[in-house]
Amino acid sequence: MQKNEYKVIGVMSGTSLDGIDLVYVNFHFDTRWSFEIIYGETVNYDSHWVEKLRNLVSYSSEDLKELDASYTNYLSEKISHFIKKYNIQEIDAVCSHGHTALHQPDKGLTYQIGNLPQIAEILNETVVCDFRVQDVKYGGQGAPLVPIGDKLLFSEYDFCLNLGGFANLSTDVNSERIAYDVCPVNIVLNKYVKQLGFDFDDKGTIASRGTVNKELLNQLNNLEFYRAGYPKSLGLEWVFKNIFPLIDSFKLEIKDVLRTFVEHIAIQLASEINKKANASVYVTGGGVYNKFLINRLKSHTKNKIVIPSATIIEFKEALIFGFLGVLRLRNEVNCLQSVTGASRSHSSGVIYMPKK
Ligand SMILES: Nc1ncnc2c1ncn2[C@@H]1O[C@H](COP(=O)(O)OP(=O)(O)OP(=O)(O)O)[C@@H](O)[C@H]1O
Ligand SMILES: CC(=O)N[C@H]1[C@@H]2OC[C@@H](O2)[C@@H](O)[C@@H]1O[C@H](C)C(=O)O
Repeated sequence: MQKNEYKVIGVMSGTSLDGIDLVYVNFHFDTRWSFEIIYGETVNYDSHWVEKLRNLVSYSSEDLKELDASYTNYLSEKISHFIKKYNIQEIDAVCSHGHTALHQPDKGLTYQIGNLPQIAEILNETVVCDFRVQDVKYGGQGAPLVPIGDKLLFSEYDFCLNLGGFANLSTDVNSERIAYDVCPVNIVLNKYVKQLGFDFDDKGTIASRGTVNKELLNQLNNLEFYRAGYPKSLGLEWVFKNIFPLIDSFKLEIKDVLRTFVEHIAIQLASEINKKANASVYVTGGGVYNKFLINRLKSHTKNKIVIPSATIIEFKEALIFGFLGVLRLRNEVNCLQSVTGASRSHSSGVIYMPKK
């Protein structure tokens, strides 16, 4: 008999590099899954780690291995601190995504750092991690993985949309869950606003003062990725190749770059959610706080944009990685073939038990 209650710590480090999201969650299974987030916290990266993690694409494989070891230690310390700070006593498992260093699924490659076995030793807890590798081995994109959580934990919404470094979306088509990355979001906005000395464009204020450059907007909207069908996913490499050089070639003022890119995001998001009429769209991720972006999105759609509580906005991904870990402990499917394009649906993630 499987248990029906799990207390886990979910851990996620997203592409925007704003920090490590940690949640302590209680998952309960009755006729369907429910959850309660007990504690949630984001531990910001210091500038030293931001620099390192920002430049991972240019690392040699040896340097990456070294960094993986030190990042695993660093991550373990942060998780350990979270456990102590909240005096967390009951833990079935720590379920951790790590940080994506390389993601080229079409070459059979995806690599998340922070997932070395020492994490279980340092924490002295069961750790479930490395959720993407098996999917790529089965021919899948290894991403996005959150949609199984959307399906089982947030089934009342027609779409779940996350606005993080990239925008990703999930929905049911003929009662089968599909999901894909839509376009880059904060990974691009943050890079340009940094040139003005800010980490992000608070509420989208700077973008709102800019002007759309129609030619750039046109060229962005015409990128090949947007014509491809799902499954499809984006990585940093794609942005470095297709987005930054294109934007830079226009030599625009930063506020105009931001304004144009916000319009691009709104158009790409709307073109996806408008595929269903009278639909509800549950929006999470830090991009929700970009008021200007949300307003631009609303002006391109008649569908209902639902914004949840701050806890869910900020911790939904960490929550779902906790959930993926629970499903893995139960040996139940946590990677959907219909989402990633793998040869089968499967239960993914490595389980490390500490030598007690
Ligand atoms: N007040 C705000 N105004 C505008 N943008 C904001 C605000 N607060 C947060 N953001 C944006 O949200 C980002 C963080 O979002 P989030 O934590 O969802 O990203 P992530 O988890 O790194 O990404 P991913 O989902 O791609 O892994 C910030 O880097 C910033 O760009
Ligand atoms: C390879 C990788 O880390 N991909 C991330 C990234 O950030 C957003 C988007 O690109 C998504 O595909 C994925 O993360 C989410 C959490 C996912 O797997 O569902």
